[in-house]
Amino acid sequence: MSINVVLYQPEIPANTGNIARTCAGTGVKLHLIRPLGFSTDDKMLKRAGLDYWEHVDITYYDGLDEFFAAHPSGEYYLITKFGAKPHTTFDFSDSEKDHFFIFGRETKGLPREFIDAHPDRALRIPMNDNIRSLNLSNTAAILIYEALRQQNYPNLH
Ligand SMILES: C[S@@+](CC[C@H](N)C(=O)[O-])C[C@H]1O[C@@H](n2cnc3c(N)ncnc32)[C@H](O)[C@@H]1O
Repeated sequence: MSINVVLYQPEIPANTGNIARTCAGTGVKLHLIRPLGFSTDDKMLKRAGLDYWEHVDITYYDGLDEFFAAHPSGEYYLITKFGAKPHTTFDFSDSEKDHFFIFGRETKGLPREFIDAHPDRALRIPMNDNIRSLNLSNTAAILIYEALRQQNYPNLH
């Protein structure tokens, strides 16, 4: 039914703005879990998302508990470099399901206990050891387009 990006306590407005722009251009829903490291009036956020905010389906939550209470069913994926399996080994092709990709904070990632509680749902985007991690907005774009590719780019041309 939908592809969803969930940002856990995002800190850098330009990253969230970039992700919002990709969501606007693909019909993917965006969920932001507070606290946010910026004001939603932040000019870096607006600049990165530019004129596209009106096209973004965006929902705010006060914590992970509130998010899961609002979405009691769905396919959840924890996007983390600590995931045991690459993102491409997961099947996102069923467009009748709600797929939720949950990304961590720019500085600290997802809470370790959250990852440890769902190891089978944790997925990694392959990279080498030259960097500590990929940029958050790049990882969101990678997951969004992998899911869209598996669903044959619904409503896109
Ligand atoms: C800048 S990274 C956070 C780095 C943090 N020090 C950590 O240990 O996770 C921000 C987010 O981008 C995503 N990310 C970055 N690199 C990733 C990778 N190779 N595989 C999966 N997710 C990644 C994760 O969602 C991560 O929480």
